Order: sequence, then C-alpha cells, then structure tokens
Amino acid sequence: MSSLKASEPGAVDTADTVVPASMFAPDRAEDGAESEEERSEGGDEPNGHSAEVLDLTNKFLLVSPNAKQYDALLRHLRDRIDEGSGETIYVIGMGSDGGDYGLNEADMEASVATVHSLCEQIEADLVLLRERPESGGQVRDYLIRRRVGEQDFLEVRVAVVGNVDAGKSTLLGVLTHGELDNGRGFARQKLFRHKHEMESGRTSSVGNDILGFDQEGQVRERERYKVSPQLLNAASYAIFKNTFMNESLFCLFVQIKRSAIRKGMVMVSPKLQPQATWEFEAEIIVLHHPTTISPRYQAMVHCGSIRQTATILSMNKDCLRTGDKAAVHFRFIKTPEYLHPEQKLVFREGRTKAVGTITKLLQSVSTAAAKAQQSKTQSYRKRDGTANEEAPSAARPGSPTSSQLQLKSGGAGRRRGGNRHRSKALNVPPMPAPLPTGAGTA
Ligand SMILES: Nc1nc2c(ncn2[C@@H]2O[C@H](COP(=O)(O)OP(=O)(O)OP(=O)(O)O)[C@@H](O)[C@H]2O)c(=O)[nH]1
Repeated sequence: MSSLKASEPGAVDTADTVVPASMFAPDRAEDGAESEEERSEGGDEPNGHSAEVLDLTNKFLLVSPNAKQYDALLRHLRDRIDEGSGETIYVIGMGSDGGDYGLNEADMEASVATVHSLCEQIEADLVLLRERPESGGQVRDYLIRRRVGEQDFLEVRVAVVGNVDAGKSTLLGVLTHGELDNGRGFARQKLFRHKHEMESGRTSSVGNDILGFDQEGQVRERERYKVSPQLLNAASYAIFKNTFMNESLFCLFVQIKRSAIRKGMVMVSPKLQPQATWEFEAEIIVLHHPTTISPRYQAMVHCGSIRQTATILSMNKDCLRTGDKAAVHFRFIKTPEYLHPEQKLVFREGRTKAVGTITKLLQSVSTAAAKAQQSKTQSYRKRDGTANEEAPSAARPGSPTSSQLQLKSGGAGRRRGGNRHRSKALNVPPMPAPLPTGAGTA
C-alpha cells in the first residue's frame, strides 16, 4: 500500500470511525466475486488488528478502498500535507501485509487512481518521482503537493554548506542559470556579488539565489517578459528568475539603460498581447478646482505607476466645478500607456484634484507600433539634438482625427498657468490648429 515517509505512524486511530478490521486485510479475492459490503461486513480480523485501529500500511489498501477506508486515507493524507507545509512523499506498493513489496500493473494503476482522487479532494497534485522494481512488482514514490493560488507560492529555503572549493557556488550557479560548469569556475561567476569575489574566485559573503519550480516540481525555465508599453529594442526584456511567484518577482534587467526605463512601464508576458492606449474615457469626480474645468484642460494623470499629463478632449458637461461628476475623454500628451478598464486614477494639478475610474480604452496600439513610434522619437531627438521629449505629432500612432478632437465646448477662457500651460497645450498631439494658451480652464 501506501506509506508516507515523513513520520509515518503506520496506523490511524479511528475511534470516531469504528470499522471491522477485516476491511483492511489484503482485499484480493481471486474470484472477484466478493462485494465490497461482504468484505467490509465480514467481521473477522485476518490480520489480527483491533477494530479501533485502521491499518493504513497494507499495500493493497489503495487498490479498492471502501468508503470508510477512503475517508481514513483522506484524513491521513490531509494530516501529512499539513505537517509537511503543503507537500509530502507518498510511496505506493510498499506495505506491511507480510508479502513482498511491489504491486502488479493493474493494482498499481488502481492504487494510483485512488491517490489521484484523494489529491483532488485536497486540491493537490500528484507527481511521480521514482519507480523501482521489487519482488512483488513495482514501487513508486510520488510527490503530493497542495496547489497554491496564482498569487501565492511556497518558499523553501535551502542552505548549502561545505568546504572551500567544494563546489557550492558552482552547484547553485548551475541550478539557477541552467548552464553547466567548465571546471574552471564558469558557473559560479553568476553568483558573485563583489569585484574581489570575481578576482579571487571565492565567495566572501553569504550569497543567495532563487530557483523557481512549477506546481509539479519541475525547475522553471526563466521566462522573458516584454517591457511594455514601449518595447524599446530586442534586448529590452526582463528575465524573471522565479516566474512561479507571478507578480512579486525578483528580476534582472539585461541590456536596458536606466534612462530607457520610465514610470508606467510594466512587465507583461507577450502572450497577453499588451496594447498601449493613447486615449481613454473615465468617470471622474472633481474634488477641488478653484474655478471650472473645460475641454483642453491638462493635468497630471496618476494611475498605478503611470504619471503623465493628459488633456481633456471632451466630456459630457460643458464645464466641471468642485463636486461635479462627469464622463471625460482623455488623451495622453506624450506616450501611450498600459491601462485597464476599472483602474482608478487621480487627475491633478496644483490644487486641482479629481479622482475617477477608467471606463473605456480608446486608441490602443500594439507594442510593435509603440516601438516604431519610440524609435521615431529617438531619431527625432538625435536629429534635433535637443532634450525635447516630444516627437513630431505626425509620428504618433493613433493620432486623433479632427472629428475626434471636436470639443464639446470651446473652453478657451481665462488664462491660468502662463507659459507652463502654453507648453503643455502645444504638446497636445496632432491638433489641427495650435491650441490657445491656457486653454481648458476658465
Ligand atoms: N571538475 C569539477 N569541478 C568542479 C565541480 N564543482 C565545482 N568545480 C570547480 O571547483 C572550483 C570551486 O568551486 P566553487 O563553486 O567556487 O566552490 P565553493 O565551495 O563555492 O568555494 P568557496 O566559495 O570558496 O567556498 C571551481 O573552479 C569549479 O569550476 C565538479 O563537480 N567537477
């Protein structure tokens, strides 16, 4: 049957489920005519066990357990899993029935099916670790591991200790980076933290490295994730050392200049086909504004890690005052951003504050288009030789049409913000005509 390696008591006290001991005897009626009820109600105890004790060490118990045996196995497994912080090793085919270890193919198949069903009950996965032949057939070791949620992970810390030059760093380097050593310290180089370690080849600090496993205990390939919304160049990837941890990840950027990273960028799997968005609609409520807000007003949008000035293109009211609610159509002035409906945002400038929720994404562009736009921006910068961050308006993908820029109200009112507003207004992409300075607030 089954045995659970870690502190396996071999028997479970079943005072609460008193059952005849005959149920736990090897249940291998050769003629197969004996029903489960007959077996369980026989009353005799061929193995001499007390009716109070449910023997879980019989190697045939898993082949066809009755309901009470099944419950006892389930309880036992649950205890072992709790004891092992979510995992345990389950051996099928070994047991104390007095016979040889091992199960034939049919019994092994039936036993594995039983363990599978037990695992389903406790939301765990079953992974075959080893199989070995014994005189009575095969014995298999399985790893049973409770499933963890998408946002969660099991952390196991393993310390590696040993003599100088025993190969500790090399072992870790090979495991975490997936490249074999060359016998001259190649693999350990990836673990060095200090220059003197590089030079001496000796690790002088307690290093640590992270190794990711998937649910089935397989070492996960390090995945490459896109830096979005602007995929800057082919090397602009982040390597996730532990993808199992989903969002709370340790990551290593390769070949990305610090200046190429800006607030608002996210790391997403290319499988999600991320799209960056120039324009969006949001329901906002104005918490405070000294006067009135009208279309063409510009302020900083804070949305997650995004910080970028956006222009109000239109809204379902002529103007907004403190306390007003409105559906507002925004456009970022500089680059598209990676947004989601239902994201919360803050729209503020000086003492003006509005909060809201994104309701609709408009003018989304693929990261490839964003990349093209980025390279145009860069070439523009080089050509121009200035630090101006703005690309020519024509270079922007998904520029609004003039009809989209039909503003619901004129909004060119009293000037606020002077030159600051003038420059922001001029940054508004492909407007058919230059905006009046200080436009958008009255
Ligand atoms: N041939 C061979 N060389 C190995 C093996 N493991 C490690 N080495 C080499 O042994 C040397 C020492 O390995 P390290 O990984 O630095 O040993 P360490 O235990 O971390 O050493 P300290 O950091 O000084 O404590 C390196 O040159 C490795 O390339 C191995 O299995 N076979």
